Amino acid sequence: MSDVYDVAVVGATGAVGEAMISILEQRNFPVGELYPLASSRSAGKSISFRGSQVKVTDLAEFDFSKARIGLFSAGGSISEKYAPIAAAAGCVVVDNTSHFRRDEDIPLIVPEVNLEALSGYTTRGIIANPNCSTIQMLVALKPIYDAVGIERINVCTYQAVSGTGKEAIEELAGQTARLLNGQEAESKVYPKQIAFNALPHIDTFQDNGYTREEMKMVWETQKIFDDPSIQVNPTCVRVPVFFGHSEAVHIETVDKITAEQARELLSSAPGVQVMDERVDGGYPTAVSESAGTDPVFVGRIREDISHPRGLDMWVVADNVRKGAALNSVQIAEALVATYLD
Ligand SMILES: NC(=O)C1=CN([C@@H]2O[C@H](COP(=O)(O)OP(=O)(O)OC[C@H]3O[C@@H](n4cnc5c(N)ncnc54)[C@H](OP(=O)(O)O)[C@@H]3O)[C@@H](O)[C@H]2O)C=CC1
Ligand SMILES: N[C@@H](CC(=O)OP(=O)(O)O)C(=O)O
Repeated sequence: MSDVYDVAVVGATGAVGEAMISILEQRNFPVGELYPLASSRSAGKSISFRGSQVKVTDLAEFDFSKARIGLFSAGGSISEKYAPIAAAAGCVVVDNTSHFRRDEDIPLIVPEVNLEALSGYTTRGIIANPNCSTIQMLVALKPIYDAVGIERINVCTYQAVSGTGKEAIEELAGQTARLLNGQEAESKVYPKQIAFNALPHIDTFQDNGYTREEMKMVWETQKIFDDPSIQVNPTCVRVPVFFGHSEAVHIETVDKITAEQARELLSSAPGVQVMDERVDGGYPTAVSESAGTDPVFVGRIREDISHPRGLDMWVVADNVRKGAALNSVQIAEALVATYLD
């Protein structure tokens, strides 16, 4: 293991890229040189890192042999083109987009869940970071899956606009301000007004009537748990929250587990914080607990009164941190701890 690693952040000016850079700094990741990369629109701008100003470089002009690790979050088509170029130059890629996630020879990693699969990265030099909604759900379900097995997951998500990126954050803020001032709200990012509303639509519609965001929760859960038999039935909903995805998760286990046993397992699970008091406010929410923090919060743990092996819970996490940037940096930490010279 070397002392420091030169790190390229692709999409450094975006919601996820900015969080990656601040998390690298907060966690004291051993960064040698930091290379913030974005489009030609942002080239020359400065970003702040460890008290210094670092210039943003145009991705199209960057020589990836200068970096040992590349954290990518600039969209699927950018990763499709540049991740293989980076990997061929010796820069190990941690890719936040969905582009490579289903490829069999690309590991899809949630460090608290399936770190053992990371060793497979050497085939292509690329590691995929899962979908945000999937990550937080699986961090919460892993201890239960290991203890009693899970046959089926029914999940409804309540996803923050930051999952769509900076333009969507501005759209929610702008629409809210306009509506509160008695003006009309214009929708550009979303197909319908997002302020004071809930849209049962994230990503593109598929032939089976589910959206791609919903199908990612199915495909990625099966891959990460290495269990093609696990059934997942998601409905993904965009809500007018800036940061923090919430999920109502209903599972059917193989063997019965009580709410008390589940609470105890979750209390010592890595990355999980249980907040489950049956009193007013004794549960986690996106704004009050998760936004800007690292844990996956779990509350409302109870046995399903409609199923003998059913368990319900409420799972909340910061989608930009644990759902994207933090998970990527944790993967990079595991890489340098075990695999990189
Ligand atoms: N794991 C997950 O669930 C998540 C994954 N993501 C992935 O990360 C991507 C970025 O998300 P987010 O940060 O929210 O989006 P933003 O819209 O906030 O930021 C997009 C970033 O990509 C850069 N970019 C866009 N086009 C190019 C280009 N042609 N060349 C180089 N850089 C480019 C932008 O640079 P510029 O400022 O120059 O335009 C900006 O830095 C998403 O598209 C998605 O694929 C995002 C959220 C969660
Ligand atoms: N779809 C997520 C963010 C995202 O970009 O996900 P993915 O990387 O799976 O496309 C959201 O909108 O909240």
